[in-house]
Amino acid sequence: MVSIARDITEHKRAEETLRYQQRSLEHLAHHDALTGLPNRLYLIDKLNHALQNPDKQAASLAVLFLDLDHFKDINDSLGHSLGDEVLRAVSRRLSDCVRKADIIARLGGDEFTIVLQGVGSSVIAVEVAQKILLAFEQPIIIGERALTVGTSIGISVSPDDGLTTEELLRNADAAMYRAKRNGRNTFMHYTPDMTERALARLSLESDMRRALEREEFHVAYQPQVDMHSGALIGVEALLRWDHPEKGAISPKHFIPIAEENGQILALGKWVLQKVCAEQIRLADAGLAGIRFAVNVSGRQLLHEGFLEFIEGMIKTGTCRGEALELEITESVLLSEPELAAEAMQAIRKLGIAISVDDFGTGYSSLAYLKQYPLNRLKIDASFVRDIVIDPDDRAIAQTIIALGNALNLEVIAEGVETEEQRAILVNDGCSLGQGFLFSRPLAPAALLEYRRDVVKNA
Ligand SMILES: Nc1nc2c(ncn2[C@@H]2O[C@H](COP(=O)(O)O[C@H]3[C@@H](O)[C@H](n4cnc5c(=O)[nH]c(N)nc54)O[C@@H]3COP(=O)(O)O)[C@@H](O)[C@H]2O)c(=O)[nH]1
Repeated sequence: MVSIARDITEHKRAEETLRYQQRSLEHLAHHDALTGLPNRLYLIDKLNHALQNPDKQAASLAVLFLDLDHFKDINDSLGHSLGDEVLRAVSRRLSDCVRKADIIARLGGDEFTIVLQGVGSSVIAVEVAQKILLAFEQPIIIGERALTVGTSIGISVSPDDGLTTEELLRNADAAMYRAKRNGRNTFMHYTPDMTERALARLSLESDMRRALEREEFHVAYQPQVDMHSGALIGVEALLRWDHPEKGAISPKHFIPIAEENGQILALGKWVLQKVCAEQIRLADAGLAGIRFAVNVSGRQLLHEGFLEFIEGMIKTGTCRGEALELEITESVLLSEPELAAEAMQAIRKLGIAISVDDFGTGYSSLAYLKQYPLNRLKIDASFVRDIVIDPDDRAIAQTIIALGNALNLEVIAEGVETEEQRAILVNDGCSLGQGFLFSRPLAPAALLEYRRDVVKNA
């Protein structure tokens, strides 16, 4: 009797253990291990189920697709364990913004999706999106760091924006991309033209991946001159993509996409290698003593392998640091001031000069700029365009020139197109310029010719 009772008890216990293990496995299969939130599988199950509900009110729902802004920069610059902490904090913050009945899922990486059940109007979805953006204004505190993380949100609502799980997720994703395009840290509601754009973007992304291997990129060099004498003092290296079917694609179009999806790291390395190699070749051909300025995106600058990469090139003699200048945009200084300052100090130690591109478009103060080891400020072309007719633009350019003088920095004006603009800039104390008045960006051979002409006409 005792032995039978013991057998039954053990059997029950084994069954319970099995049930517990099964439940754990099921939980694991449907949840994200890092945040504990439901995962993609769970979300799709629930969405399918809700959309099949014959009750129209229950089947109406809103999908919010979120992608954190610049999260890769946090991972790249501060490490993955801190990135994990941020993701956990974000998931807690999102949970505070919705009702218990709503679903928050982590789809992977820095992508989250929220499903608002029984919500067939975009009004409530917009309210939730606004609430989330407001909640994200508060910095996330991790140890001694206070990190402000933004998010871009795309919204789709059933039945108007899709009747199936796939349609709703795809359309909310397309709207999220539009939100990124519109400056990030904002939300957008899906509209049908977004699908077309999302497809075009996908095709461009995959073409870009192949373009490096297929050698479809090259670099053009735009002269920078002394506006008094016309002497060539440097060049800005500008990336060019000759697409085999679509023709020339502007960097204005593909660089922001490469920055978003991370391809800028491979592209940026290629540009640096190419420019350094061409700089050495051109110097041997008689174009010595000028600086080659290369645009560096924030993501590149803050990437952990960036400095080692340049250092490696200098050590192997494939790059002359003293002939190189890195152009970074003012927005990098404003978004990651401390990390940017650290990276810039290390760059200057390699003998490389640093300029601030598009200067005047951010909000740099004198005190702010003093912290950075800069060589040059570039007056943004938007102030030069109307400098002849707009006193405000002229006053801004004059302020930048005065700022440069106060901080002992060179100042160069971008986008100089006319003689009148040149005369005003020179009169106001800016002696360096770049723009179509002097030359369009040139192929290396044409640059050699340009220099020969300048010397001949001097
Ligand atoms: N991270 C990287 N960014 C890059 C790289 N190569 C280019 N870029 C960035 O793409 C943006 C567009 O560049 P582009 O179409 O080449 O335009 C440059 C010039 O052609 C143009 N320019 C120059 N002079 C004039 C002018 O007189 N008028 C006029 N309308 N346009 C002119 O300006 C662009 C140079 O801008 P900037 O860099 O701000 O000095 C641009 O933001 C590039 O930075 C790359 O390799 N990496």
